[in-house]
Amino acid sequence: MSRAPLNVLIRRVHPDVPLPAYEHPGDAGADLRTTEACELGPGERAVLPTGVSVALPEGYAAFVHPRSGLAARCGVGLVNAPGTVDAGYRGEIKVIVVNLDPRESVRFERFDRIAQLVVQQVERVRFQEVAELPESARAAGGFGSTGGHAAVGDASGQAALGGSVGGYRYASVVSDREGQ
Ligand SMILES: O=c1ccn([C@H]2C[C@H](O)[C@@H](COP(=O)(O)OP(=O)(O)OP(=O)(O)O)O2)c(=O)[nH]1
Ligand SMILES: [Mg+2]
Repeated sequence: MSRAPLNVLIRRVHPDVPLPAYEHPGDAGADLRTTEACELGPGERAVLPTGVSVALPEGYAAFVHPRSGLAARCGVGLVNAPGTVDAGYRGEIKVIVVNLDPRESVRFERFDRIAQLVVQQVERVRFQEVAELPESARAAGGFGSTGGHAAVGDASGQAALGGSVGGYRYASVVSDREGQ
């Protein structure tokens, strides 16, 4: 037997915007629409209004996720993915879209579905400070410590360990280890 859906109060900020909706039974995200048309050149971003605000119950949050089809077809992502909508937020939900395609512009028309909203229960924790944390199998092994990542090509086209993403250079974990 399926649980009754959680009731979430929603207010239309734009009178004509269709409310967020799940497209299929079992979908985790309800699609959000932009109330403003917008064109983004390569690398450009914009903060788009969705025309709705919500009052989530205490203990819940909503997360603004990208739509995979837009990402795969047009290179559209969300700068802050996933955006976090706090239970206490009553303002209009906004979507920070970015066109990651290096060549093509992308255009959104009014009421296009640009993102999806996933509502989840969230824990509020009490941070209890300690001098030592309990041991674990992973311990302090961080980014890439389990290996298996592809080599990154350098500017000359040769495979190099380490690389750079968006100007942020990172060193290879493998060579870090070898140097120890
Ligand atoms: O994609 C998003 C992310 C956030 N918000 C709204 C709801 C959220 O409750 C509020 C604040 O978001 P966040 O805490 O991520 O931003 P901040 O930069 O930390 O702002 P603040 O200092 O107001 O917390 O902005 C959106 O409308 N869309
Ligand atoms: Mg914040």
